[in-house]
Amino acid sequence: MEEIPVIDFGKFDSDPVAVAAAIREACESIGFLFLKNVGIPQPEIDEMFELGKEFFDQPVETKAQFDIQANNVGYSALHREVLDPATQKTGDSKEAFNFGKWLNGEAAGEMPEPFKAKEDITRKFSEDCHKVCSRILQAFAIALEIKEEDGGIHYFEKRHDYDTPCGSILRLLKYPKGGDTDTDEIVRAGSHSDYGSITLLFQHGIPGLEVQASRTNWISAPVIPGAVLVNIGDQMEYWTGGRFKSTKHRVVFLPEHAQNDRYSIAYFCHANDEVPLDVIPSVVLKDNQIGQDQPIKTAGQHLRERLEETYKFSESAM
Ligand SMILES: O=C(O)CCC(=O)C(=O)O
Ligand SMILES: [Fe+2]
Repeated sequence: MEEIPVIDFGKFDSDPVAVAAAIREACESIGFLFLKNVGIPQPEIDEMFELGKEFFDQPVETKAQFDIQANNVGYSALHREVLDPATQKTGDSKEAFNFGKWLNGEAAGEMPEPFKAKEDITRKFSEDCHKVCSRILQAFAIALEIKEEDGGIHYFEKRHDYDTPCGSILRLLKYPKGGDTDTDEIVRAGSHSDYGSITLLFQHGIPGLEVQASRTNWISAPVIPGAVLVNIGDQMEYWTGGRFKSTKHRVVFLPEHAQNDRYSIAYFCHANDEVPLDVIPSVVLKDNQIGQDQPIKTAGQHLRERLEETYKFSESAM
């Protein structure tokens, strides 16, 4: 059975080629990997989970004042999102709050408490996630042997500039306990691939995520304390002509969810809006992985299409 590999990212500085090779192997097979030692201190992660719990503990009417907007920022209530509309009868059994980037020091939308009072902590966490992604993107450029004249190690990083508009989102998630009593669905977040280039996922004790290894079998993703789960999103799959896999995943009901809330934090890293999703100048790609038939979209266009499918913004009275 396939497993999600665990890679020590703390060795990237001293041995970038070996670490990049291990990452490439994971991206070409399962599309998911655990990274240890990414450089975000555990107390910072724990504090973010604490703030999330405090936010979700508030009455639904308080949270609903910050309802998710067409820019993908704000609160998404229980069952609001439908990640797999083709098969799900009810929406996802989860609630979430999305933060955009802080551009010129300004948050992307109105901030509810307790995040407003702790804006510096929330912002630092989002920026630290972006920095980790930049380093992973450097590893990708090494893994794909992008030549110096094409941008070299900074090829992807340059297309994910923090100060340029893009769809990157920091998302806090809560899967409330006992949430299966009102539904006979086994899935609590529908099967989907992520829309961006890479996703970081921080879990917090309670498992539930499943990954479609080899595009057929569902395998459980463990919770590994101190390791961040990283997965490839659609943009990276486009750029590599399918060589790096944007693998479907979902969250299922487990017996322990009856008694325990499940929390997770995702950072969806997206390329800047105007970046085309064309095939990259990598000597590693074989001819058959270059030149897709579909018209080339930009990162921003792709995101808008995918969000429309899951939220149907244009059909609701927003
Ligand atoms: O909560 C999780 O474990 C996964 C969430 C996820 O896949 C997503 O929000 O895209
Ligand atoms: Fe996801």
